[in-house]
Amino acid sequence: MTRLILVLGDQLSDDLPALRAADPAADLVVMAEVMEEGTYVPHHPQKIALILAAMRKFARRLQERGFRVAYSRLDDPDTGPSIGAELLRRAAETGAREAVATRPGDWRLIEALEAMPLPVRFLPDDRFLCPADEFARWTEGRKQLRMEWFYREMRRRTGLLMEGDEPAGGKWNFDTENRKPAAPDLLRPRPLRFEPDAEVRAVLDLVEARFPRHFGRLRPFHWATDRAEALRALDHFIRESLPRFGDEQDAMLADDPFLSHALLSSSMNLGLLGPMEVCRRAETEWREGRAPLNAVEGFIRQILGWREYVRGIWTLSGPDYIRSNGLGHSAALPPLYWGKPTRMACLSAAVAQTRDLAYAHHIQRLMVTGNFALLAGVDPAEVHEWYLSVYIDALEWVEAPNTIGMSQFADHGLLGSKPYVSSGAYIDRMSDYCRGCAYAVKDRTGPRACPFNLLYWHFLNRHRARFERNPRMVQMYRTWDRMEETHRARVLTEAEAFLGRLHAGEPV
Ligand SMILES: Cc1cc2nc3c(=O)[nH]c(=O)nc-3n(C[C@H](O)[C@H](O)[C@H](O)COP(=O)(O)OP(=O)(O)OC[C@H]3O[C@@H](n4cnc5c(N)ncnc54)[C@H](O)[C@@H]3O)c2cc1C
Ligand SMILES: Cc1nc2c(=O)[nH]c(=O)nc-2n(C[C@H](O)[C@H](O)[C@H](O)CO)c1C
Ligand code: SF4
Ligand SMILES: [Mg+2]
Repeated sequence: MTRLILVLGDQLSDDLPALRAADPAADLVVMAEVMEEGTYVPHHPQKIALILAAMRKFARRLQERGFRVAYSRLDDPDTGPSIGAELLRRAAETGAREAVATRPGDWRLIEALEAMPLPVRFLPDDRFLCPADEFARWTEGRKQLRMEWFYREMRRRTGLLMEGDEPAGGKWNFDTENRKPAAPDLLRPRPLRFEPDAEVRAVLDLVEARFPRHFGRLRPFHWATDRAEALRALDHFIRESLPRFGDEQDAMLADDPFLSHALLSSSMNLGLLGPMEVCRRAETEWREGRAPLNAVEGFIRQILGWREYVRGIWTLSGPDYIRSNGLGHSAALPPLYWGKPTRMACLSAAVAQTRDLAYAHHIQRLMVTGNFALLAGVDPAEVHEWYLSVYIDALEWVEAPNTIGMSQFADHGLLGSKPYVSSGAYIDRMSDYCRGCAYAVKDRTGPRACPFNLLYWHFLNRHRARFERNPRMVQMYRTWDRMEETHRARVLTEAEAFLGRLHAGEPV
């Protein structure tokens, strides 16, 4: 009896559990380009194009491997509106009475498939380095979950960057070396980018026609769309940029959106690259003396630590996680996030490159757009929807914990121990944005005061009851309390006035 083997747009791995479970002679692989997946949030056009192009190439690869593939194109009038509708159509065509799927990375889709009249059997997604049940076991009996402890466990378990029982170089974490600003450098290696072939160009035309109103520029499009390209991009990053990755990890430059970042998240999240092969490649560079330990440890920690940790948090927290609102924030997301002009140079640059490239690196996401939304009291559900829409690598399992947990501190401190908030001084130290800004980063009040300076204290003041006893925040409250009463009152009044203008939709 034929079974349907579902392969989703972010499940493009040769060793996918559902494919391992398939009998190529009897079963039918189902892949479907559907409007619902393209529109559950207004995905960036480059992201839709990447996923559709990568799906088409992967389907061909499966056929070459001997699988029978029923592939539904978005522009085929017979294609149904959703993954569920497509499974039912293929079941009716073949008489299949069961579907097998690798567990999706989005609770919305898990719930939709569970509610189908056709039984869908889920297999655990073992493309992650920490299985869901092991993560659950790791959390048992812990009062607090912290990435650092999880990461050390993962280092021990995998042996990555270990020398016997000890961490390589005698320290688990070299983050303090990875907080330097960067200067423009014309000789800095660029990430490897790909020219669209005919197949990708056809997808670009399709996306242009079907998603005309989604925020973001579709062209130029340069992402890796198959495993061969992803491997070339990995190789290039490892040789050219990894040595500088640590030093430049937290830096931001107005004219250099990529610095020494890998641009590998979309390839990993679609399944074109496995996390362990990426980590092993990086480790080898250190062992063979071609990249320093602060770079290699910092890079491996993002994947072995953060990526696995957020996966665990997402799995454990269930479908309601995206509705968490621990700080009770309720403001609408300001229109500047969708490209309305702002005089704030840092936000303007981060949003512009997001629109043009579907990419911003971690510190831009965390300390510019995320920081501002948190300080401005934006409803975390709206912030979540924005991040899920605009980035090339955004899928719920990884985006939601980063946004709801790490960035907006909306999950009641489950993922992290303190909110990532800062005044303009941090952005000024780590970037060159402020020198081109209409606001003055040194002004703490007055007509040109940097809005981050005002809102930072407003945030701390309005959430005093929640944070003043947090050991990592005591010092900030001391600083605030030592300021002149009249200065404090002025900061709060000016912050209120700024928030009033911002939330009224006036230009800021
Ligand atoms: C608010 C917010 C939302 C985010 N949303 C996403 C998202 O939707 N998808 C996504 O993949 N990452 C997300 N991140 C994490 C991080 O910003 C991106 O993984 C990174 O910028 C991708 O670019 P890169 O490949 O050049 O990464 P690099 O800086 O070169 O890092 C190397 C790799 O480490 C992994 N990594 C780094 N940081 C994280 C992290 N915090 N969580 C998980 N993996 C990490 C990625 O796989 C990345 O490719 C988010 C971060 C924040 C603060
Ligand atoms: C834009 C998009 N389009 C499709 C699609 O047409 N078909 C498909 O199978 N998957 C798509 N995806 C990826 C899914 O949304 C993703 O598999 C789920 O959100 C689970 O992570 C996305 C993101
Ligand atoms: S002065 Fe403030 S708003 Fe302007 S770029 Fe610097 S941090 Fe951003
Ligand atoms: Mg760091």
